[in-house]
Amino acid sequence: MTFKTLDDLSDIAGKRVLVRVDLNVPTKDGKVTDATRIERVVPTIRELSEKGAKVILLAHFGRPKGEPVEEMSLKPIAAAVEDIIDQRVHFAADCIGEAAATAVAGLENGDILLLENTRFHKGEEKNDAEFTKALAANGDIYINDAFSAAHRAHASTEGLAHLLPAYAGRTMQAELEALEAGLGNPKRPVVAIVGGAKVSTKIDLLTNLVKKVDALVIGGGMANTFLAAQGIDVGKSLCEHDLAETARSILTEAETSGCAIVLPVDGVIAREFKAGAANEVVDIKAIPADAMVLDVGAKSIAAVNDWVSKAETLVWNGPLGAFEIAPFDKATVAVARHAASRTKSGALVSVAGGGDTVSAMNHAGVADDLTYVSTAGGAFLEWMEGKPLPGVDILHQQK
Ligand SMILES: Nc1ncnc2c1ncn2[C@@H]1O[C@H](COP(=O)(O)OP(=O)(O)O)[C@@H](O)[C@H]1O
Ligand SMILES: O=C(OP(=O)(O)O)[C@H](O)COP(=O)(O)O
Repeated sequence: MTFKTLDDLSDIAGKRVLVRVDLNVPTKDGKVTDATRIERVVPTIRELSEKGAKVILLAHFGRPKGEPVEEMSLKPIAAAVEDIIDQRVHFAADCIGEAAATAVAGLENGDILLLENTRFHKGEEKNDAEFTKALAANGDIYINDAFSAAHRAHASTEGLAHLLPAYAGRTMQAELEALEAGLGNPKRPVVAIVGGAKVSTKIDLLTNLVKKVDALVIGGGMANTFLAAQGIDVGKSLCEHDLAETARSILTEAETSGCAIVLPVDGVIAREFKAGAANEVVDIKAIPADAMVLDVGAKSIAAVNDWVSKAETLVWNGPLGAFEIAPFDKATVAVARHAASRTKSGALVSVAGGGDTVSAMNHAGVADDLTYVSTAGGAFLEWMEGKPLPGVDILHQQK
């Protein structure tokens, strides 16, 4: 199966092209802290603009649950895109209706417009027919360049491809090619590291992942959920207690599949979620009730790095700790550097992905030393499992 790309588009001058991009970038105090996702979609935007299309960007930001939330506006992101692409990026305060229509009507050939967060409408995540129609009203052609959101069957990632001629953007194309090249036929042992904070949306993926990999290292907020499921008191740590049953069934599946599970044996605890907070390393079974684990400890780092040393292939989504605030970046940085050095010596194929994971790899200074850094986290894990990605599948179905 294959899909159409920008190479299949001709004569697009004056055409209104709706481009789904992933601008769900890490930010702090309204400023973008890692622009990798923006940089990756620039080639598609620039190519379309240079060919005279009216480029209309669709994107989500955060999880606003179907209604406008000021802190999740894409407006500040429009300014960041403008800086990187070095061209004016217009902004419309809604992705459908009059605000969008007026902004689109005002575009000259080659102009770029970013529409407000698609998730400000309930119809986006429901892939609602009326909402999709309202989005489609502003376009002649649809391009999906958001591989990292392709695991979502939403109006802007899947629905639009039913209504408009649909194509893959340059980044979508490049991500799929790079993942296939790096992981299509992975050398064993394959080790996966999964950490981060999006526990509820990623935990289900682990059921299948343990059938595909030789070892699964669990860190970050994800680890706390597994530890709690085993009866360990994780104090005030980020933890989804209601997922204990799911966590236990994953551990059982791992045993059946012969996949080693690597959980932290020690943790760095603090009582405040801020840089420089007083902290200490404790045994994982001795977390005080009023403290939270913000990173894994030295013994756990050594255990993870042992697996990285044994691995021939490493896939990684989700940092091992709250890497944005020092010193809770220690484990993520130490493991990233070890993986990078093995990759540089030719002993390891390493692929890391996810909005915050890319930022963590940049923070560790290793983004150029890994085999591939994907913008995708959840989508990359689902691809790894062999699960169909709705946003990619629908592109394959285009005539
Ligand atoms: N122990 C922890 N406690 C709280 N937050 C954590 C912990 N470990 C990791 N995190 C947070 O997880 C976030 C990244 O998770 P996630 O969004 O799942 O990754 P990605 O965007 O790469 O897919 C980071 O902001 C990091 O601070
Ligand atoms: O940041 C994203 O995914 P990731 O955290 O798995 O890298 C994508 O923009 C998808 O966002 P979502 O997980 O809120 O659907």
